[in-house]
Amino acid sequence: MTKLAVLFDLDGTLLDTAPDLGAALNCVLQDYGLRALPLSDTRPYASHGSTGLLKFGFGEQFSLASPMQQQRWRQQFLDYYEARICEQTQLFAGVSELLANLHARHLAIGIVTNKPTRYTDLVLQSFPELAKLGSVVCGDTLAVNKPDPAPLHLAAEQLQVPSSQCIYVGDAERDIIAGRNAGMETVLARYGYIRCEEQPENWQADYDIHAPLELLKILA
Ligand SMILES: O=C(O)COP(=O)(O)O
Repeated sequence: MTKLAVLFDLDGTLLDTAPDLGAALNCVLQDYGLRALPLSDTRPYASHGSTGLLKFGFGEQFSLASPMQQQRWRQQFLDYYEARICEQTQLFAGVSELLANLHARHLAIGIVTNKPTRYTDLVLQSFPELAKLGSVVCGDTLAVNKPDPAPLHLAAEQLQVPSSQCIYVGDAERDIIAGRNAGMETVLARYGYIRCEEQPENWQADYDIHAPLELLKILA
């Protein structure tokens, strides 16, 4: 497949952010006298942002809470996350080699994440491998975010590549929906944060990879 640009989701695709996100959730839960959850339980929710994690952590209590209380929990979660944002976060194995290979082929590379700019910037500062990318579109860059295709179109525009010449790699259903709606080929990162009750085989991604370096076979 000949492509000019590769766009990536961030959490669960390039970066394993789940341990720091899970730790922040546990700090909030413990503030309210609840038990900390094992990382293996919180990990599958790590691509779903603060609300997804809090809904999982607080269970029914979250939907029953007032919007003001939900917002308070969200802010507490974000404050804890920011305080220790890259303590345990790592690139998935093979991501450095993958990016070096894509750079060597002169492919344009971008990130399209739903993570807000403030936290994306902080995370990216810790990973020089992610510093040289041509476009970073965050959850609050536009008024809409994934699964809307607009952030993907913006990244393509910034890279000066037609959307149809981009491939989008992500680990969540909304990534695949956004990519398909943007007219891009899509790659599902099966190694990311997918809950066991989800049915990724129904998401209609064009390709599946079980490790980042498998992308090279698709681009070959
Ligand atoms: O923080 C989020 O909302 C999820 O971020 P992602 O789009 O990079 O998976």
